[in-house]
Amino acid sequence: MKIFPAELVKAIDQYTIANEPIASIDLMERASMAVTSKVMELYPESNQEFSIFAGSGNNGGDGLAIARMLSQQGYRTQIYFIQTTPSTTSDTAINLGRIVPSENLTIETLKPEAVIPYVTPETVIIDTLFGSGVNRPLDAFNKHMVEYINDSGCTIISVDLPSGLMAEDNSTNDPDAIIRADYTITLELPKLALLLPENEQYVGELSIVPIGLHPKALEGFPSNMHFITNEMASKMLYKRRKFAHKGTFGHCYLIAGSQKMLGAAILSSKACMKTGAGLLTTHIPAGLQTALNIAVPEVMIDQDSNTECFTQYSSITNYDAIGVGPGLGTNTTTIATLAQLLTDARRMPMVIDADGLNILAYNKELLKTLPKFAILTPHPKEFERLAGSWNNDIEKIERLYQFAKEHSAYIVLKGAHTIVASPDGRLWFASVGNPGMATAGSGDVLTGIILSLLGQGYSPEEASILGVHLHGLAGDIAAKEESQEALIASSIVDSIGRAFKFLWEIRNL
Ligand SMILES: NC(=O)C1=CN([C@@H]2O[C@H](COP(=O)(O)OP(=O)(O)OC[C@H]3O[C@@H](n4cnc5c(N)ncnc54)[C@H](O)[C@@H]3O)[C@@H](O)[C@H]2O)[C@@H](O)CC1
Ligand SMILES: [K+]
Repeated sequence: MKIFPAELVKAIDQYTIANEPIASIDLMERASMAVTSKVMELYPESNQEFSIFAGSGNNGGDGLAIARMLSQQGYRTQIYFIQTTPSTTSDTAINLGRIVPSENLTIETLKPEAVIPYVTPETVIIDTLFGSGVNRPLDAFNKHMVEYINDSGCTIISVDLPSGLMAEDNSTNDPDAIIRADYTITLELPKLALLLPENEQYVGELSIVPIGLHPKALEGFPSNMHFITNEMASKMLYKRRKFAHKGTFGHCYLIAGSQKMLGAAILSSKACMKTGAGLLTTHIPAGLQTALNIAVPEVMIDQDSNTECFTQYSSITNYDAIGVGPGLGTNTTTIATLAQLLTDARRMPMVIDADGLNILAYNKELLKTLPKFAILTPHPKEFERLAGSWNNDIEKIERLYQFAKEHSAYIVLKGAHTIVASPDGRLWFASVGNPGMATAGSGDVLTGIILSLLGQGYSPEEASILGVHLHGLAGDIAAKEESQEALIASSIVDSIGRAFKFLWEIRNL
């Protein structure tokens, strides 16, 4: 699924109207129906009361239609229609005309000088003041309205975007003039701002509802940003051939763990095997082989001559892919050995994580020797050490584009909505995953998954995207079963199988 800027979303709406064809008021009705269904899913009890704050743009038009629909479903609904600009859009005017006040549905028009009425905290507020049409910070009256809603103590559901949030860059926005929603229900397409960590406080829980925009426009309009969906990930899966043998699925080489951090090697190894690698050899310091073998009997072991850390490796010619970094430490000899490995493995698929990245960050000349299309999997702090700091998430994305291009590498920037950046300037945002996955060892599991895919012949692009998606799906499955709190890295590994099954079911639909 592509992520489009607000102007293109508007153009896609227009294309749909012209080519489906459908009257714009009917598209608004369809969008409002989709949002209403989602609201009813969140609040199935019809004794829930709603207050809808509607602006005079088309987002407000959605709000008026949603109010009508909720009241028809038996919910008591109060509309506050805000008239700050003299021009109400034509579809919003039509929806205003469709409001027939009743016991369940009341409407009050608020003008700039109006006193904002009191809303009890039990009421759920549906925020349709502004949608994608905002291109500057809200004016004083609307800011006042936003502050009132934010301070109301009510649960807030924003439609399309939290009002006041601009669809892309908010670096010049006024943080107090943006709704802080508990839920954002966005129409058909995720907007960039909804996926950025700095806007988490405004967006709350994000859901995307299809409104039937024209498939030709969705396919044909260009964008270099994508949202990774189940369908997209499932299409990437390679079928395992009947006459395959373990050699068919690659021989992976994982260099991980040190005396103090063997767990990282164990978690990465397990994840690598669970993701389908044919063979895995894990390189660890001398003396740790029994512990690793008990934890992961499937793995073959390559021991270092040193008992503390990574100081040498055997020939790499037999391997199909290399993963390096989890729990490695940053010992001086380890740095020199990694430098040698980068030169030796010039043409090999490689994923680098954790201390591997720290070594690169503190020895930047090594970045010049990265194998082409190496995958780097930093969390934001590690990426900052590698690429420098940023002032906001839009700048961070710029940094990602530049860094991936400059080093011909795929960057997997971990976080909520992990971002994969390709060297040719494309980005993919993760759609799955949960805060329970912010736990020790979670990144080691991702490295193992990506290594496994590389070893099986997936391209670096496929391995990054599919790896991120499998990891997030497995985390979501684990969180559903055990809660986000109880989720540990091993729970993610244990759920990789179900993540695969889920994707295969979608593929075979
Ligand atoms: N046919 C369509 O285009 C559809 C649009 N839909 C809805 O329409 C929305 C977009 O509608 P609009 O383009 O009318 O935009 P908005 O509803 O966001 O409203 C924009 C209005 O606010 C004014 N405005 C912008 N920034 C302001 C500021 N800082 N302070 C005060 N006023 C400001 C603008 O001049 C404009 O009058 C979407 O978010 C979505 O909810 C849906 O109904 C689906 C179909
Ligand atoms: K809104």
